[in-house]
Amino acid sequence: MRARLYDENLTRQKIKAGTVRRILPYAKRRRGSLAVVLLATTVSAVIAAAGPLVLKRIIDDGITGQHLRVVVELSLLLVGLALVDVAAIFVQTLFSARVGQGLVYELRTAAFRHVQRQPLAFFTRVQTGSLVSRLNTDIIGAQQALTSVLAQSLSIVLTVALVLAAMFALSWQVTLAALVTVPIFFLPAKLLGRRVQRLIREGMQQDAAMSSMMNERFNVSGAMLAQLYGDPDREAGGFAARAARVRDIFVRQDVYGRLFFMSTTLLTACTTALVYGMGGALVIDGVLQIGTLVALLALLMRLYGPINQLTSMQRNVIAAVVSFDRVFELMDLQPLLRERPNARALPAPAEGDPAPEIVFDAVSFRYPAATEVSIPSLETHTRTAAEAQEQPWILRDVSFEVPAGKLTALVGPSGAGKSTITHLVPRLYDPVDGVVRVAGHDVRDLTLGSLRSTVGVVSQDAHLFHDTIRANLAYADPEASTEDIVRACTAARIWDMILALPDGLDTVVGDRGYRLSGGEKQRLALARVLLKSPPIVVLDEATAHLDAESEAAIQQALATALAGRTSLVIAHRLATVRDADQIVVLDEGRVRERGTHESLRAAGGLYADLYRTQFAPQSGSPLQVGPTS
Ligand SMILES: Nc1ncnc2c1ncn2[C@@H]1O[C@H](COP(=O)(O)OP(=O)(O)OP(=O)(O)O)[C@@H](O)[C@H]1O
Repeated sequence: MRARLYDENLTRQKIKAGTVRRILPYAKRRRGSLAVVLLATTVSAVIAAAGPLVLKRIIDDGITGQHLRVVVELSLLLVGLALVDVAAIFVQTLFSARVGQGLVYELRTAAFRHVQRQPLAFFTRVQTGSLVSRLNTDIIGAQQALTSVLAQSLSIVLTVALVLAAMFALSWQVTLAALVTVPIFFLPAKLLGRRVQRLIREGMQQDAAMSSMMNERFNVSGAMLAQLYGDPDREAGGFAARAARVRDIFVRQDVYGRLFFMSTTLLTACTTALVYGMGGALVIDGVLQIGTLVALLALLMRLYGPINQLTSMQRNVIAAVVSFDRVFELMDLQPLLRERPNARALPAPAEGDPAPEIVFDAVSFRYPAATEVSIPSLETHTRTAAEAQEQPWILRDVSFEVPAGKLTALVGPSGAGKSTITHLVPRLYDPVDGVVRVAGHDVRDLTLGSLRSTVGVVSQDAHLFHDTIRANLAYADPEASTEDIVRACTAARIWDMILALPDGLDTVVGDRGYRLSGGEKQRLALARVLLKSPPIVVLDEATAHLDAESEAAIQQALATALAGRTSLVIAHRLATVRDADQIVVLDEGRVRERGTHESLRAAGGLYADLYRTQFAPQSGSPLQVGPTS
C-alpha cells in the first residue's frame, strides 16, 4: 500500500516567531538547579584553563630549572584538579538531568491535559500515532536538546573565554594567528543550517507516520482487518516504504552532521600545525619558552572541543526549537468546544424529583471543518480542499422534546442523523444554530462535568479499556464498592456471566473488550451506566441479531436501566419502539413524524414504511433489527 506523501509545506514550515521567548519561562522555573549547573560548569572551565598553566610551570620552573619538588608538587596539583573536575562534571550531569526530566514531566502532563480538553471532532481527525509521538518523541527531543544546549552553551562560553584569556597572557601573537581560522569553523553551519532544520522537522514527521501505522495495525480491530483483507506482503511493503523514508532522512542528517565534524577536524589539524610552526620559530628565536609553547598547544586542544560543540550546537538548538515549536503548535490549538467562564453546575435532582427533560429547539448542525478542529501535521494525509470547506448540513431545524422520565425512540434510515442528535446532548458537539436544553438550561451554560454526570451514554460498540471488568465498571464511579458493582451487574443481567468467568470481576477484557460477545459488551456498558446512575440516559441499541435468550436479557436490563430516567434511544428493536412513549422519525436531518407506535403506524407515513422493512416481526425470526449505526 502506498501511503500518500506529506504536504511539503509541513516540513518547510518555518519556526514561529516567539517560540524562543516562550521557552524561557520553562528555564526560569528551574533557576535553582540551573544555578548549580552554572557553578559546576564554571569550576570545570576554570580547571580546563588552569591545567595547561600548571603544565607550563612544571616544564619551565620544574624540569628546565631542575627543581624536583616543584615537579612533584605541581603534578599532585594536576591530580587534585582532575578530581575536582570529575566531581564538578558529576554535579553538572545530575542537575542537568533533573532540569531535563522536570521539563519532560511538565510538558507531557500539560500536553495530556490539553489533548483531553479537545472535543471529539479533534480525535476523529488526528492520527493517534502522530499524537502519541508528539507527546513522546518531540517532548524528549525538546528536553535533550534544551539540556544539552543549556549545559553546553554555558560551558562553551566560559571555557572559550578563560582558555583564550590564558592563551593571550602566554603569547598574544600565537593566539591571534590561531584565532584567524575560527570564523571558517562556522562556515558549514551557516551554509547548511536551513537544510538541517528542514531535515529535522521532516524526520520527526516521518517518524510519527511510521508510529501511526504501527498503532493502527497493532490493535485488535486493525489486526483483524489486516488479516481478513490485507496482504502481508503489501502491508510489509507499505511499512517498509515509511521506514525507508525515515532511514533516508536520518542518513542525510548523519551525513550533514559528519560534514560539520570533518571540516572542524581538518581546521583543527591546520591550526595546530600553524601554532607549532609559529610557536616553534618564536622558541628558536628565544621569544617564547618551551613550556609556554606546550601550554599554548594544550590550551588550543581545549579550545577545539568547545568550538566543535559549538558547531553541533546549532543542530541541537534547531532541534530544540523545532521540537518546542511542534509541542506549542499542539498546545495552541484552542478546543472548539469549551466551558463558558460563568458556566453553572446542573444540580443533581433530589430523591423523588422527576428526571430533567431534554429539548431540541430549532437545532441545525454540520460537522466542523478540518481547519477548525485539528492541525495538519497531526493528520497523516494531506488535507483536500473540500475538507477545509464548510461541511454539509446534517441536522436542519430539528425541534422536539424528550419528556422527563419518559422513553423517546429515535428511528430513521441510515445516515438520517440519529447518532448526531445523541452527540449533542452530552455536548460532544455544539449545534451551529438553535439550542439543546436540559432541565431548561442551554447545555452550553452548564459545566461540562455536571452535564456529563447528568447524561449517561451507552454507545452501540461500547468501548472497554484493556483492564479488568471491575476497573472498566468503576471507571464510571471510582468510589463504587464491590456491592454496588454486583448490584449494577445483576440489574444489567450480566452478573451470572461474570460469575462463570475464572477470575470473575477481575477478568481482564482484551483490547476493546474483544473477548466478550456484542450482547455481553452492551450489558456491561449498561451496568457501567447504572453505576453512574444518571437521570438521563442516551443509548444506541445493539443491532446484532440476538437469540431469544439474549434478547430477553437485554430487554430486562434495559427496562431496569431506563426506568424513571429520561431516555433517548436510537431504536433498532421492536420491543423498544413499542414501549416508547414517543417515537421521533428522522430523515435527511429533519424530523418527519412524531407520535406513538400505534398512531404512527396508523398514519401510514415514513414510520409505517420503516416498520414494515425494519421492525415488523417476520416469519421464522422473532425480531428484525435495524440498520447498522
Ligand atoms: N465526524 C463526522 N464528520 C463528518 N460527517 C459525519 C461525522 N459523523 C457522521 N457524519 C455524517 O453525518 C451524517 C449522519 O450521520 P449519523 O451517524 O448521525 O447517522 P445515523 O442516522 O445515526 O445513521 P446510522 O443509522 O447508519 O448510524 C452521515 O451522512 C455521516 O456521513
